[in-house]
Amino acid sequence: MTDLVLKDVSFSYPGGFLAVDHINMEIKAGENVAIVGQNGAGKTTTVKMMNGLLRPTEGQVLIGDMNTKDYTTAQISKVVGYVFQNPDDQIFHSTVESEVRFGPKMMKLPLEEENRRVEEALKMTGMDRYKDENPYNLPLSTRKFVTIAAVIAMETDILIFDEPTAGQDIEGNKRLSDILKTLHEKGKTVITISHDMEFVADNFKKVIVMAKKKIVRSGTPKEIFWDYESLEKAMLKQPYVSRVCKALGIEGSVINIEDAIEKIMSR
Ligand SMILES: Nc1ncnc2c1ncn2[C@@H]1O[C@H](COP(=O)(O)OP(=O)(O)OP(=O)(O)O)[C@@H](O)[C@H]1O
Repeated sequence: MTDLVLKDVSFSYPGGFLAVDHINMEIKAGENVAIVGQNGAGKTTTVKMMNGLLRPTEGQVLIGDMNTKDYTTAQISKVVGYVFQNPDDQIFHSTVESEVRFGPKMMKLPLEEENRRVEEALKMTGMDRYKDENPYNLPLSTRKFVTIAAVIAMETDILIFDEPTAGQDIEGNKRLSDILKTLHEKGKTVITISHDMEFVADNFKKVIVMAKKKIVRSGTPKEIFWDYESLEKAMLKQPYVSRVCKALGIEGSVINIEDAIEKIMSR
């Protein structure tokens, strides 16, 4: 099992723009973590350092006993899978199946194992019904699931999803929740960037809040979504149900419908 540690990490883009400023993070193997924060806070830059797409300009990124500075991106991608924010940055095959097969094929696995991974990933994401389609004939929200399937098929210990909820409808969000649950049951570490606070409240046990290149706070969703100071710093809103409860004078700890019902019934 692989823990992920960021030690005093900073990143400046070529040209000198500082995007991440001395952050520390520890994500234990098997944790399900959401990273939230305003646009430009440094979330994508941070997760790209976790799979070697970017290297810290200061500090260290440790994946288990690997320090990313000593490994190639190809080596790191066998341990940390990354689903791009924009699926079109990732897709380059002409069928859904060949896109999903590419990763396991590159790992030179026995054909039987390759087939098992492809079938399982297609099924888990609901992409089996589109396996012979050209991904570019599918809507963007579906293409996102193609890229998720491609990363799942790699069977990495750690998976990173960058804005998977963007552009998804209720059914897409439900499918994402089911995928997160299945991956969690398999013991995978999942790190997800999301702007959808309802989705975060419903699906994650730990939330890391970023604002202005730094980490403002990390904690459980119940801690984060009732910490007005952190929410304000990161320009985030509470989930809708928390705001309604606050307006009704029901303060503290409500982050979803189940909590609200419990609080209201006990009054
Ligand atoms: N290639 C690049 N060159 C220079 N600056 C960049 C580059 N990519 C991102 N930035 C800048 O770095 C900052 C952090 O960007 P990043 O994408 O990490 O933020 P984010 O929190 O993921 O935002 P969003 O929610 O909008 O995706 C932003 O100000 C962005 O403009």
